[in-house]
Amino acid sequence: MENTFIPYEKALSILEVHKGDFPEENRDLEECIGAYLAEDLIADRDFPPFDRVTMDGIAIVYSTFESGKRDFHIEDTAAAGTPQKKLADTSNCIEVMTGAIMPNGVDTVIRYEDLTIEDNKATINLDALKYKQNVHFKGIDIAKGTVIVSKGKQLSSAEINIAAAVGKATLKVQKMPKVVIFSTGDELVPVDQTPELHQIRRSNIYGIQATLKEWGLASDLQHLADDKEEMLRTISKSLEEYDLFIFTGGVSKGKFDYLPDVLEELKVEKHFHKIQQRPGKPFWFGSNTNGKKIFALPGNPVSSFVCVYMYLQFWLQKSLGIEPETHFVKLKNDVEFKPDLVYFLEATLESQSDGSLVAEAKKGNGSGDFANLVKTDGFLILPQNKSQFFANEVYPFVSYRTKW
Ligand SMILES: Nc1nc2c(c(=O)[nH]1)N[C@H]1C(S)=C(S)[C@@H](COP(=O)(O)OP(=O)(O)OC[C@H]3O[C@@H](n4cnc5c(N)ncnc54)[C@H](O)[C@@H]3O)O[C@H]1N2
Ligand code: MOO
Ligand SMILES: [Mg+2]
Repeated sequence: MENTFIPYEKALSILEVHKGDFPEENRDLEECIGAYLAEDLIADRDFPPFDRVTMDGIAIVYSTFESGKRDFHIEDTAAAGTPQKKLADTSNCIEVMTGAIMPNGVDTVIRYEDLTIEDNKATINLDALKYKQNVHFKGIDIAKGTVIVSKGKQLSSAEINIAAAVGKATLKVQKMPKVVIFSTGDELVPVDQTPELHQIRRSNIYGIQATLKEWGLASDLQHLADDKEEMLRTISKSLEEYDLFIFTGGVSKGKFDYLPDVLEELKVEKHFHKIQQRPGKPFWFGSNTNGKKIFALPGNPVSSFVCVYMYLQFWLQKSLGIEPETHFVKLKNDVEFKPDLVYFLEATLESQSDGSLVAEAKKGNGSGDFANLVKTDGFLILPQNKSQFFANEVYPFVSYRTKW
């Protein structure tokens, strides 16, 4: 068991030690959006695979046009999807369609808009042409054998297109853990209920579920009352079913904050409890011998939100073999923060006319003020060893809006 109340960096290194080990699986391409690639995507042919006509019109020999000829007898038509044609007489032309392979013997394409066609003869209504115009040349984009998308990439539609183009009807992807997100607390009611004055809706788990969905993780939502026996029973059963557990609430010092005791009773080993940070101090992390990972996040909405972006994201990236990137922005306003804690501070992001990104710190009313998350774009990471932070200094920034 690690020491409690640890610094931010220590928490990250413990999470890395306990990163997940996700198996690989083959999945139909249609189901792969958002998945993490477990193989390289390699060009099985050149991109494009042949000299491709890019305009509907005619193809000619440029030097014939250069020598003054404007009327071209149409010898043949090359449609997309037909094998390569060949020009027999260099003073003639071939009609060509976008997507067709350039006929043998021609080099330049003129669009229909610049032609008059009558009696199987095309007249070019232009004074000048560009040699080899309107052709997308074989291999100019990517050469056969090139790794186009590397292992580890989360698949967006751009990568799905490439996978299809290189003939992958199925892809090897990471099999993601089965996730359950638990809300805890007697004050919480379902979203579709009207709370009594002393109650609130269980909002945290929906935000977390949405974030995980963006990261390619599906999850189930469940709720636990502040009842130790019920918690023991329900979590014990869930430990059989799920791989990754996210709890919100019940991890601090309250009389009904049973979660740390319950988890330890269920033989989940605590790796840390409490981090030298604001917000999110009481974050609890552990795992059991079956490799189940448990993120028990503090219940305050901003605290659980911060912990998802600062820790769960890091853990997921490490588990997927992705090196987390740090993005730096310039601080717009001075900030003072005296406690000896790392400070995750909400800020809005603006781009300056010189292209730099500037973050304006916008402190809310504590870790219960989740309306402030709507007004901001991400968190500045203000280090523990300082209490004054000045405008124009540069600090790491974790966005929850853009994908870095
Ligand atoms: N004596 C002390 N009290 C507290 C300390 C401390 O060190 N000593 N730490 C404070 C800090 S920091 C935090 S953060 C909270 C964490 O509390 P818990 O993790 O035990 O969470 P709860 O007590 O269950 O709830 C806290 C707060 O969050 C609301 N909540 C909980 N779940 C949800 C949800 N799913 N959706 C929306 N809101 C939720 C809950 O109603 C409470 O208002 O403890 C401090 N106390
Ligand atoms: O960490 Mo608590 O998150 O400060 O409210
Ligand atoms: Mg509590």
